[in-house]
Amino acid sequence: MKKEVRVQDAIGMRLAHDLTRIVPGEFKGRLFKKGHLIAEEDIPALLDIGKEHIYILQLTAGELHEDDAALRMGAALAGEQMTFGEPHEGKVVLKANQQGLLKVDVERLFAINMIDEIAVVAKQTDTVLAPGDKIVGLRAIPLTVAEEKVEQVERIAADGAVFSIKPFQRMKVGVVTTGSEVLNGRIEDKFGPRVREKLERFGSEVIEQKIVGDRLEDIAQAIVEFQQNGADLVLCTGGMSVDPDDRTPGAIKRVATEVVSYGMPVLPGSMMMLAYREGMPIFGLPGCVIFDDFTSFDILLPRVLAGEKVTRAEVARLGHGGLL
Ligand SMILES: Nc1nc2c(c(=O)[nH]1)N[C@H]1C(S)=C(S)[C@@H](COP(=O)(O)OP(=O)(O)OC[C@H]3O[C@@H](n4cnc5c(N)ncnc54)[C@H](O)[C@@H]3O)O[C@H]1N2
Ligand code: MOO
Repeated sequence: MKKEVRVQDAIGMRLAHDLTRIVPGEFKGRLFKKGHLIAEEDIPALLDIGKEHIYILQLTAGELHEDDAALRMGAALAGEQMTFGEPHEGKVVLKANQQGLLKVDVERLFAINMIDEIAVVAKQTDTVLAPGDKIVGLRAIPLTVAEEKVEQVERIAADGAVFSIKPFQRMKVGVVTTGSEVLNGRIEDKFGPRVREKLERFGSEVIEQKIVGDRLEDIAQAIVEFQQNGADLVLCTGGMSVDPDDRTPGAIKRVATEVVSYGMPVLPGSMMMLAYREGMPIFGLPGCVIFDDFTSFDILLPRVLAGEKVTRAEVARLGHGGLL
């Protein structure tokens, strides 16, 4: 049960929920905490944020305060690798306590948000998470909510993780660098440092970089040798487009047991190739990877490093939102 009381008559009463102050460009947050004992000197501050009345709250059976609803949903939805703190303004935030790839069960998240008055707001599935990153913000919309709605969320969460974090594997990576201009020293290689830096962020390392020029046989042989020498992943750089000297796609095709896709509906990075040779992923990286900070490679590399097998249909779906 909620009763409205004029703030002037509320001295000595306790606030039923956090109260928010917003000053554009300066501050947005909690001005008073739930349970605050209202004193005479609080009245001007309450009037300044537009509160002429406050609620005095008496919960009935089967009804939950927004803070308790948020805490229960947080407890139900937080995976082992996540933490959450006390509610602020009725909202609980789940954070990652380790690095990894966020996996969201999108259909079950949808089912939760189809429950009226419940809002569970997550990062996109396959987002790369660092320790401390926010994953989910959640709340009940009204000040009080039927406990049954929170129980529905708990039932969905009990069926299996809605949110989880996959750790990255530490892979040994072979780099095959094509291009006559790199082999004969006309230009300095820029791909090696670029991919090393990207891999180190995930805890993987380049075991060797072979500079092979533009002959298809040399590129193909370098890939096979890397696999024989224990590489978990091979990256071929350059030579991915349409010129007569661009032999990388042909070389990868020759040694691959499965070509997932040559070309991706992502810009930049549309000329990228992903293939597998007996389970070992092989990327063909187009020239844009040394130029653009974020390409199709940055979308698919984390998935491969998390040990996921990427399918052709998943690649095709990247077209929606793929214009980066
Ligand atoms: N007519 C078309 N032109 C282009 C197409 C196309 O479909 N039709 N695709 C474009 C796209 S998209 C991209 S991306 C690039 C892909 O280029 P490549 O992967 O074939 O790259 P290269 O031709 O080998 O080199 C391009 C450029 O980058 C320099 N390079 C290459 N490797 C290195 C290295 N290891 N270190 C430093 N610099 C490197 C190379 O010297 C060239 O200057 O093609 C578009 N064009
Ligand atoms: O492979 Mo290219 O520039 O689409 O970026």
